[in-house]
Amino acid sequence: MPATAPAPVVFQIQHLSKVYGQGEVAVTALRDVSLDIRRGEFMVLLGASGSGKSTLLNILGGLDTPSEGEVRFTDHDLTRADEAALTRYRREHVGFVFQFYNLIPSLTVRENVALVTDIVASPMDVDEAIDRVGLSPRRDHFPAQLSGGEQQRVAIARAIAKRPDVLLCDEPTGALDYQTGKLVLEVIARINAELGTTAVVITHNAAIAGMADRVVYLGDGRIQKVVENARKLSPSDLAW
Ligand SMILES: Nc1ncnc2c1ncn2[C@@H]1O[C@H](COP(=O)(O)OP(=O)(O)OP(=O)(O)O)[C@@H](O)[C@H]1O
Repeated sequence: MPATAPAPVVFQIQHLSKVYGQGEVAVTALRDVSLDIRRGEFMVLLGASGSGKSTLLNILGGLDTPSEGEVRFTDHDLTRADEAALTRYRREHVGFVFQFYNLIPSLTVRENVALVTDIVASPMDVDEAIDRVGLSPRRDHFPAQLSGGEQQRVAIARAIAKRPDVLLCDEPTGALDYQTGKLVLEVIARINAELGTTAVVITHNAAIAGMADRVVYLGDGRIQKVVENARKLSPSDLAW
């Protein structure tokens, strides 16, 4: 992103804390996290297991709510939103990609993607979404007929088909081998570049960090450092 014309901030996170449970069993997952995320940014969240990455992503996606602090997505206050407002926010603005693909086995690729385009206001054409992840030749196949990487690409097609403002990916390559994982990351990087979709990607894999505009390192629920990449690498340049 050119330093001279910073894109507008889409997520404003201020003094965010999250505590699960109470009393002796309380677990603090996030501690005083403050961060801005800009439109079109590709952000990678890195950190050890249990450092709070998924908790932060889930709060950004309206799947969970903070214990303290503020989170805003443009003019949506995610801190005070009720369930109905969070559901609307997720539906209208957020595409999720998880480690496991959550496809419906009895539906074809096209039908899995169409499930989403049927419920949003101005969806992408189903075939365009499938084409953007390079799966047009497989669009009439069922999930069981696809490899893990192909199934993950269907999940990405489903996530982008509603033209979300943000794509939130929790360990999208966690169940994939090295080469296949790279292909999936390439697809996410291309969506980010071509559609300008803000992307936040969680990973255990430090090598992926080279693809990001910024890398946020979490440790014990806190932001330890934020590193800006002067030059982004393409996934095919990465070695891990
Ligand atoms: N629903 C929950 N109830 C209680 N504790 C939770 C809950 N969700 C997360 N935690 C705890 O909060 C802390 C942060 O968890 P989180 O899943 O955000 O970490 P993470 O960095 O994503 O880890 P991983 O890489 O293993 O997925 C952990 O100690 C975890 O056990």
